[in-house]
Amino acid sequence: MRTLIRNGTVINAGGTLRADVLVEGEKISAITAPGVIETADAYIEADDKYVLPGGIDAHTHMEMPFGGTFSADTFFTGTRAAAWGGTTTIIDFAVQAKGTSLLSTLDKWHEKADGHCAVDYGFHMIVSDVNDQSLKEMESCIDAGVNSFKMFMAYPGVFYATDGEILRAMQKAAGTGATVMMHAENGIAIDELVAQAIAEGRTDPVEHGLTRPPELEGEATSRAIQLARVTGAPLYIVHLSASQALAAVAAARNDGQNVFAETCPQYLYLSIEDLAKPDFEGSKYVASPPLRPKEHQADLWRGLRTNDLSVVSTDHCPFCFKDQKELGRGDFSKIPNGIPGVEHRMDLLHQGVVAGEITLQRWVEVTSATPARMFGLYPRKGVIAPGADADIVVYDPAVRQTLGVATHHMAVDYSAYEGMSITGGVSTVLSRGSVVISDGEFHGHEGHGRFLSRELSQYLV
Ligand SMILES: NC(=O)NCCC(=O)O
Ligand SMILES: [Zn+2]
Ligand SMILES: [Zn+2]
Repeated sequence: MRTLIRNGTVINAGGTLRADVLVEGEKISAITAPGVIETADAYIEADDKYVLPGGIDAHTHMEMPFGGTFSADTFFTGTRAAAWGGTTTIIDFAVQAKGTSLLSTLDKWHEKADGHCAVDYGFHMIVSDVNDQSLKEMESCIDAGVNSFKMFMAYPGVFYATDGEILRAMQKAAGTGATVMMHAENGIAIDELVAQAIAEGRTDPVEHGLTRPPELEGEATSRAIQLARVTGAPLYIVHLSASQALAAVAAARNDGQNVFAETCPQYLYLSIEDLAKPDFEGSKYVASPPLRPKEHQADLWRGLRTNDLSVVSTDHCPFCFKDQKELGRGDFSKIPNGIPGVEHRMDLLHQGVVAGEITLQRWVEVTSATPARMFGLYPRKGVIAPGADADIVVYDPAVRQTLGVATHHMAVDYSAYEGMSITGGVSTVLSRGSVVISDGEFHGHEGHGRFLSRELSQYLV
C-alpha cells in the first residue's frame, strides 16, 4: 500500500519544507518536492496543513493503581484518545508494588497493555522497593527494552525512596546506561504540612497545593541533582512545575551535568486558582506536584525556549470526578492524584506557537523529536524522514475547536480544559502507515499498537 501525503508543510525539529511524503507499508519511503511522485494507492491532501511526526507522550498512566482506585483510561481508551490528539506513541509506567519483583511487574503490565493499545507504546518502570534483587533486575528490564526507572522523593509509605535507596539505584543506572526519572518533591516535609492542615480542619482541595510549596520541589530537585552528580548518573526530572525546580535544573545544566526535565501542559495553562474552585470542583485539578501560582508559567515557557525544559509530556492520570475524586471529599489528602490530558498535548502546545512562546520546530521538538531521542526511539519515531515509522499527523493550523468533556475521547467525566478555545486541530493521523484518525472518525483498532523495546537514551555521555 502506497499513500501519498501531498503538498503539506513538513515540520521536523530541524526545519520546515513544502513537500510530498510517500508512505509504503508501515514506513516513510520518500520525501520529495511537490508533484514529483504522481501515483499512489491513496492520497491525503495536505494543502495549508502541517505534516508532523506523530507525538510521543513519554509520561502517561493508564489503568494505574493509585489511592485505592485505578486511573480511568484503559490502555485502549487512553491510546485511542492519544491518537485523536495526534499522539502516536505513549510511554507508560509499570508500577512495582512493595514486596514484588520488577520482572513480575513488567509481566503484569504487558498483560494489561499487549493486544489492547491503539498506538505504539513502551514502558518505564517505577521502582518503589529498592533492594538487591530489584537492583539486579534493573539489568533484565533494560534487556527487555525498559531502560528508564522512575523513583519518588514524595509519597512516603507508598512509592517513596530514601536518599540512600536513590543513590543505589543511580549507581546502577550509571553503570548500565539507564536513565533515572525523578518525582522531585520533599515528601517527608510535605506529609508534616498535610497532617497539620488536616488537624486544623483545612480539608479543601486547595490545601493540596498549599501543603506542597514550590520550595519543596526546588529542594528535592536540587538534592536529586546532587545525588546524580555524586553517582555520575544522568537524571530526568519528571513533571517539573515550579520556578525553583527549574532554576536548579538550569544551574546543573550550565555546569555541564547530564540533567534534563519535562514539564506538562497543566503547569503551562492551569494554576492554583483552579485548585481553589468551590464545591469540590478543585479536586479535578489535584495532581502532584500541584498546580502553581500563575507567575511560574512564564518561567516554564522560557525554560522550553532555552531547552532547560526539553520535553512536554502529559502525566495523563485520569480519575473521574463523580466516584473517584469523591474519595477525598472532606480530606484533600485522599483525592486520587492526577489530571487527564493525553488527548490535548499537541493542541495545547500549538497554542504556544500561536502565542509566539515557541517556534513550530520547537513544538515538534519538545512533543516528538526529543522524547524519541531521550527514550531510545529515534529515528524510528520523532521525525519525518525516509526509513522512519509512518507515524504522521496532518495538522490544520487554522481550524478552531473548544475543548470539553462533551467532545473529548478520554474515559473520564470532566475536562480540565473545559471551554478552552484552541486554534488548530488534528486532521489526519497515521500510525505505522495506517490511517487511525480522519474526517472526524477513529479508524484504528484495539491491538494495532505494538510494544516498543527501546534503545538506551541518546542523551547519555
Ligand atoms: N502526578 C500525579 O498526580 N499522578 C500520577 C503519579 C505521578 O506521576 O506522580
Ligand atoms: Zn510523579
Ligand atoms: Zn506521572
